Amino acid sequence: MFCREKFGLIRFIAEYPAWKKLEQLYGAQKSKLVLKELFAQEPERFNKFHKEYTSPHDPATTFLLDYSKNLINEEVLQTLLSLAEEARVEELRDAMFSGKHINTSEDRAVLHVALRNFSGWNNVQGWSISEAGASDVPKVLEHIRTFSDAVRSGTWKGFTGKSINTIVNIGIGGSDLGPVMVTEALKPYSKRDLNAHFVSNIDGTHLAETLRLCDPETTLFIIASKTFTTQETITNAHSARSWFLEHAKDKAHVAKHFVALSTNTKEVTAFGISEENMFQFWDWVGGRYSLWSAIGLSIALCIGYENFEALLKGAHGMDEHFKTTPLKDNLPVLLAVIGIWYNDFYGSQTHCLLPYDQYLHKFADYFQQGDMESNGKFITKGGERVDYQTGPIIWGAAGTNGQHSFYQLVHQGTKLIPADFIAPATTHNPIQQSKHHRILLSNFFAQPEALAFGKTEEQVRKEVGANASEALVKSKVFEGNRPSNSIMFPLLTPATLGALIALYEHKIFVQGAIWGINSYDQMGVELGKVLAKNILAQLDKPEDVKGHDSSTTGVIHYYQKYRKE
Ligand SMILES: O=P(O)(O)OC[C@H]1O[C@@H](O)[C@H](O)[C@@H](O)[C@@H]1O
Repeated sequence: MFCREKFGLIRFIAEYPAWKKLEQLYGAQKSKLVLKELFAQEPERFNKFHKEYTSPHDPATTFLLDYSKNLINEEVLQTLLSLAEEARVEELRDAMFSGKHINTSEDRAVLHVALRNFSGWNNVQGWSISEAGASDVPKVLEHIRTFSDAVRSGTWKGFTGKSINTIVNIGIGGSDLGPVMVTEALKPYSKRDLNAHFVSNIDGTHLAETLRLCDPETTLFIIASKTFTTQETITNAHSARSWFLEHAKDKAHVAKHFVALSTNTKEVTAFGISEENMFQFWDWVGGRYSLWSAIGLSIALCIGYENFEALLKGAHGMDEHFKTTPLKDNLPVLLAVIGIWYNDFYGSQTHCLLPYDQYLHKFADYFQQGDMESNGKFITKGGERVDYQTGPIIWGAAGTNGQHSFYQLVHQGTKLIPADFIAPATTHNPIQQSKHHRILLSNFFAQPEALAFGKTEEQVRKEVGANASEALVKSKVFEGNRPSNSIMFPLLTPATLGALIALYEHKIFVQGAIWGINSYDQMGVELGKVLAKNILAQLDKPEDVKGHDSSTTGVIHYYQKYRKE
């Protein structure tokens, strides 16, 4: 079993010399870390604090990371990087890549990187992946290829001999959010005559409204669940099967219309899906890191296997970058340590993801699970209660929509909200000779500038004139000095998306490693599930409602007044 102590890591973060130094730097330099002044002192600051990434495998997979609009100077950044060094991020990273059981509470390896390891499935650059199933990855990819080809080409027929024109992925959490985000992001590559729906919520409305759009003769249900025991997914799957059988009548037809993506062969076959219609993955793939596995079947169905593979290869390029690049040039590491600067020293509670690309409108939702389920933890791997902040609240929306709702608070609120602005230089939809895209990008460029440099009282006075009230003048001041990263790439392709997702996955890894927490379990989702199970059994009669506080009892009793079958 891997454990932090084995690597000689200290138990308390404040014992790291770099942590102590960062506390001093924050105290001594905070007032000097003013973006307007930093850029004035050093007009070429961009040159110092930006990087261009190019995939080691494909020169077309490239992006710019500009991190110059952060409240850092060289000394701060150097000290943040020393923190990563002292926390032995590189050793921990190598432990992950080599299949050590870094998910200590569940005694599991964390090998989503092995799912996209096209350089050699079992061994590359010292990653020696021996975990059970790793050598089966190509087999499952081949299964995904042949199945998605058959469905897309129309050779896979439904029970009346018609081809499939609708897929419904039934899954939740990691078995839903990744496929939803990626199929939305890569819509330009999708087969437009194949409708894709995603049902996640146990609320019957989700399934009912989806089934209204489906024809049982031409619909394929993909039951996506790592454990195949998740209440929402299994309930939705059973209801979908009942709906299907109302039309198809014969249980033998289920084989043509239901497939499963799971690690749990026993439960899948118990549900009535045969092993040949099951796409396998393994317990070393975390749910929120599983879109690269069989969970990505709906992605391959929508965009075609070749594009799915390009997505994986894009991520693999970023894995190699993360694995081999020195900390100071390592993009996930840079994003991670800068995030720690705000989270742990400035006291920022949140981090905002702002893609200026409608296709990425689910990006923040996806990384809400990716980041918050990974790093939202108050206990270290060693079992101590942290006395520092861990994972930030992740939120965001696609630009420019956010500008017309919550940006007011980001610009003039009382909270410091670090943000990542993300945009493609060119669009898949260059309508009006890319007029829309130029307007979109003008906002993508303007917002970080406005956040960083603001507008002074003096500037406001000049604009509003001498007769304006003091209150009006003050309300129009933008203090500025609000930090952001900008990420820009030529076009949103499958490979670029793969690289971007892997960039954030590894950022999350680095932050978790520095905070000393286990980023790969999710104990915090369990208590509510257990209580709900208990309450479900008490819902029928008021006299059954026992063992709760008066508030919970009161609300359940209110429900029972209106309850209907
Ligand atoms: O894929 P499964 O086993 O149905 O799990 C779905 C989700 O279930 C949730 O309870 C977990 O918090 C998520 O991490 C997981 O992705």
